[in-house]
Amino acid sequence: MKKSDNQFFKFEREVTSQDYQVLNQMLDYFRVSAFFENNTATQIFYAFGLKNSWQTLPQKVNTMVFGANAFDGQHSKEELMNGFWFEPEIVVSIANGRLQSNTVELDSILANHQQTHDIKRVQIKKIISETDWIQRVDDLIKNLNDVKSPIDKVVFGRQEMIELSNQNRASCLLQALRMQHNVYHVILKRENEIFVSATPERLVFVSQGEIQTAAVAGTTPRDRDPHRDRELGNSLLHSLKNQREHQFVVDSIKMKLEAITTQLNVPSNPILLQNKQVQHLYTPISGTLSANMSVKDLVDNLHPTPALGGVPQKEALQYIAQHEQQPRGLFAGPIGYVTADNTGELVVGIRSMYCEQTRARLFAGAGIVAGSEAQQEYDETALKFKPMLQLLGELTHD
Ligand SMILES: C=C(O[C@@H]1C=C(C(=O)O)C=C[C@H]1O)C(=O)O
Repeated sequence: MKKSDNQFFKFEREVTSQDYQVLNQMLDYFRVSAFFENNTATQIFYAFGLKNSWQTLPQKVNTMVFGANAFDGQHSKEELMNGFWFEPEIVVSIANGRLQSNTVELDSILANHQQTHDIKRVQIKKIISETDWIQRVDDLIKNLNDVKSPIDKVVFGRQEMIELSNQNRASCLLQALRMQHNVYHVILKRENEIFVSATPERLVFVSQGEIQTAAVAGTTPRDRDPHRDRELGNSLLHSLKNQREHQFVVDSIKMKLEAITTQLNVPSNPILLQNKQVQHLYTPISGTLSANMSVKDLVDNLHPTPALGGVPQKEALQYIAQHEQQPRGLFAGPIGYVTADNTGELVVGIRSMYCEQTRARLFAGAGIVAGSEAQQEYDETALKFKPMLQLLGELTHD
């Protein structure tokens, strides 16, 4: 977006390292705030203050909105986890070394927030896990192994409840979050509630009528030893079980997008997407939209892909609602931003955590198909908790 009177951004200058410090602290100061950084670290948004709010992504966006939809229609006890979108008072965009804002007053606002906090330490006091998860996954596998089963795939989730010594601050979480590379960094804060995600997975990026999405499904660990790491990656690429898990996602996205694009790019084989603890099968998908669809229409159309829900969708979602111990809230739901010119990026809120006062909840899920093994899926979810556990760990050290 260019700088001019009728454009959203009215202020622009070079960004300084001091700006980040102050902007991070402003995430704590404002009762409602958000942060979004893409996985290539080429675009950052900060959003502060509440002008308007919605529970789900609105159809018509007049300026710019930030927020997240809940994974499904289940009601959560925690308010934020039922979905929250807001139009901020102040938006700051950082890209290509330039800082832009919707307010010409930005420098005086930054000057008013100069006070520096020291990093506040938190300690993990207690972790409570779901003890019967393996048993429930075993039951699910038996169900899927039955040739008469109406379900082919379910992404089954679990949660860990954590008690912390102190309340987390968004600025501290962000500092630790940005140490994790090749993933999106997302924070959504309302009052005492904070949702954080270090997700590798894009649901949708839309700009000028072009759409980009991805299938991310099929997982194996990383290894410190480069030789072993390559072996793990290669066997993932050749694993029939993982290929099936992945293909469900590619087929579903392809079918949905074929109906609404004039041109669609779907590579025939997945490649590897490597994060710190895990590597995934990854198929980037892009196309040109035929109809003038809003970002909201596209999100509603694509979410949840079989990477987070399952196949067939309706039956898998029912299974999730009945057999997961607690509603997912924002876990695995779409989270991101949308602008008035129908540009937007939404990622799925996995590798994520919800914090409220001294309580935190961590989320992880794994795609279960016929032939899956419960212990292996448990180990996979344990790895998927690690980004957020490490983030909490960072906050306990100097
Ligand atoms: C559900 C999660 O991850 C999803 C499930 C994957 C799988 O089953 O292999 C891989 C990536 C994600 O699409 C999670 O990280 O919690």
